[in-house]
Amino acid sequence: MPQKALIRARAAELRATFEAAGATVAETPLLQPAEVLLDLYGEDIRARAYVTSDSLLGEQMLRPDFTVPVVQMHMQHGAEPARYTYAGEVFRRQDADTSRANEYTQVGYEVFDRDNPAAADAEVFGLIHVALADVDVRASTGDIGLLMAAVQGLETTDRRKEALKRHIWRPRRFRALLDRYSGRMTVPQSRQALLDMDAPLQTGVPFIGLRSPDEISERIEALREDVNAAPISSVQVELLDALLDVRETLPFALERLRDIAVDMPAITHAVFSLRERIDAMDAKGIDVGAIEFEGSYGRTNMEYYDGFVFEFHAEGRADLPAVATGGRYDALTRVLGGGNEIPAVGAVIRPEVLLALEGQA
Ligand SMILES: N[C@@H](Cc1c[nH]c[nH+]1)C(=O)O
Repeated sequence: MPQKALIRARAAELRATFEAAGATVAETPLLQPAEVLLDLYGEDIRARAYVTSDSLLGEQMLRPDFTVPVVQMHMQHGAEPARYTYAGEVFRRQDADTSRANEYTQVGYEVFDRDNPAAADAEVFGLIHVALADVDVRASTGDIGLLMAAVQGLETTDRRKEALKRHIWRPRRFRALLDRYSGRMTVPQSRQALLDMDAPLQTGVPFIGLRSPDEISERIEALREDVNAAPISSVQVELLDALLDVRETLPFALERLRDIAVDMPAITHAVFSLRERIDAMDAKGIDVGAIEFEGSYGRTNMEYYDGFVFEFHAEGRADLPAVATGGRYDALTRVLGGGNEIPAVGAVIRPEVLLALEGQA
């Protein structure tokens, strides 16, 4: 990896191009309140954040990214519309692979604008595309909003839909739930035995866990309701699978998704948004025919994404992480906005990865 001074200089250049595009420089403290913010990132980052305690301020963490603190700052006192840029280090533990950096620089661009979300998506994607024009990279794109809409449209109980939505980020768990809810896999024996008991709480065993008897009864009731719920039909599971399997360039993906939407009307709005995004990208001169769309893309990223998601990576360089990643996070602004919300989208470039691709590492 290139030296720090080089990374810093490249970061400053990139940030200057984002400023030239109309963004104001944002600064966020390195230490962030973990109790308020950590859950917003989801399971992966929650496990990887460096958390420490402070007797006055409570749990603090080294910022795992800029987006969450920038959203918090904007929702507290930002005027609309707003564009921000930043450059600085983020921190994430690397439990599986010690060769991957646990501390690295990000240069970001974030747009808060309610005017035209498709145009804002294209603006962010286009800026990153231009910044990476001199290196050989490919874009992968996806849409978490489309997946959420598909799950929401399933004919099943709200509880099942909520469970599936929570696990969109964990594809294997999602698949196991779907298999169970569609009757392809039976309820585990131990659970069935519990549900068959007349009075499962009267075992004579003392309560030593954190859950109260009422909470346990409620959970058992929910499980009983679930066992009795009708299975999700195989037609619906096949449609969901067809959506997850889409892997085409943007225009062909749109065609496929339009076909799927005929039988799955719940995704119609999301497909329409995708079309608007493709049109906005095309209007910016981006060659949409060369950009891939994957139905399943984005399911391992930050859990605050709820719409467009994308990354740029160098093919054949599995030794390097993605050089840029980003996406839309409208709901996050609602969570941090105390009743307010604003459509928002952004992305980061990792300057040290860019330097490596430019041959300056
Ligand atoms: N904060 C994200 C990147 C991003 C910026 N804006 C939207 N997404 C990350 O660190 O992966």
